[in-house]
Amino acid sequence: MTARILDGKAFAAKLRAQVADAVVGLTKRGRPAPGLAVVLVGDDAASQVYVRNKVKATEGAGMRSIEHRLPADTTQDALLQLVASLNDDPTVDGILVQLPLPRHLDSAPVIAAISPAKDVDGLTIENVGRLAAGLPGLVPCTPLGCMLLLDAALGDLAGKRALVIGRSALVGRPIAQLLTQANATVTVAHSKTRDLAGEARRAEILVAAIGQADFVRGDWIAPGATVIDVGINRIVENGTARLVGDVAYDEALPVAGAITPVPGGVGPMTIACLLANTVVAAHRRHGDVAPRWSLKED
Ligand SMILES: NC(=O)C1=CN([C@@H]2O[C@H](COP(=O)(O)OP(=O)(O)OC[C@H]3O[C@@H](n4cnc5c(N)ncnc54)[C@H](OP(=O)(O)O)[C@@H]3O)[C@@H](O)[C@H]2O)C=CC1
Ligand SMILES: Nc1nc(=O)c2c([nH]1)NC[C@@H]1CN(c3ccc(C(=O)N[C@@H](CCC(=O)O)C(=O)O)cc3)C=[N+]21
Repeated sequence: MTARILDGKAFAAKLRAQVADAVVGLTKRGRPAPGLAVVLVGDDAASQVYVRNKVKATEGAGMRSIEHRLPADTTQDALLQLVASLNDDPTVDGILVQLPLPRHLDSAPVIAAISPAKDVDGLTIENVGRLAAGLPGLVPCTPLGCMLLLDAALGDLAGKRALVIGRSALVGRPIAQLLTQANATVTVAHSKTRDLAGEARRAEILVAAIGQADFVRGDWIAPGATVIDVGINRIVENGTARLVGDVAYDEALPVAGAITPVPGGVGPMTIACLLANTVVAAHRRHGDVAPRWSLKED
């Protein structure tokens, strides 16, 4: 047996096409093209990849991309002022501040300064609370992308045993919440979890969001399980750098039922969901009914 490869690139292209259609719909109603502002402070490597891919995708979907690259020694005040000006800018529908920030900056007040209506990363207390309460808001992009992939791969998740490894505010936690809302039975594992391999072997859905190359081994995976590998790790082998996930892909392939590759899995979905969230924010700002996204076969 070999796992079905969940082609995140292809699914993301499908989602971007739905986003582009929604943008056309907005402009037909006389609304301006949605604008997405990204703020990058310093030169975090993972963030550079993200920003580069994001700018291309934004323009490809007929949207406006606004980029603010600030030097690594930017002050907290300057960053807060920039966020305030983006909040007030009527041409900006979505604001994303790349994390992590350089060490001398405190991310919490910066996130808190983002208008919840423009918070396309879903990190403000308002949107975190809305997700926890099951109210409509803006959901973090990577978790949203994982759910769209799971929906396309498995359909109904009711009663399925899911393990999420990782509990970060950006990835692990919101994924666990969305899985719970989808009626899966969810376990959240982290660095203090005992017998992680044993927990993993019980999971019909395994989401790895750890940040350690090839951490999840093939013999941790239940036969037929659906594996969503969120990790983006840059490793250097024989002098050449490449990206690998948190799951030992070659070991997982003969065991899993379905798996996302790295690259080409969750990463492209994150970008497509960032555009999708921006379009949702634009609809709500104009008082229009926001579109719903689905990647299921028609
Ligand atoms: N594909 C995409 O679009 C995206 C990918 N990423 C990637 O996903 C990965 C995770 O990102 P993020 O959530 O931001 O990372 P964080 O570092 O914020 O969180 C990592 C989580 O993994 C847990 N963890 C770390 N080591 C272990 C271990 N040995 N055993 C069990 N759990 C462990 C931590 O546990 P504890 O809480 O106990 O410390 C923590 O909850 C990274 O590789 C990142 O680059 C991130 C965003 C988007
Ligand atoms: N506030 C904030 N929100 C984030 O969501 C966020 C962040 N900060 N900081 C950095 C991480 C990392 N991240 C990536 C998203 C997509 C790819 C991506 O497009 N990956 C592709 C391409 C890789 C390549 O081009 O080599 C892939 O996996 O196939 C990578 C990395 C989002 N993050």
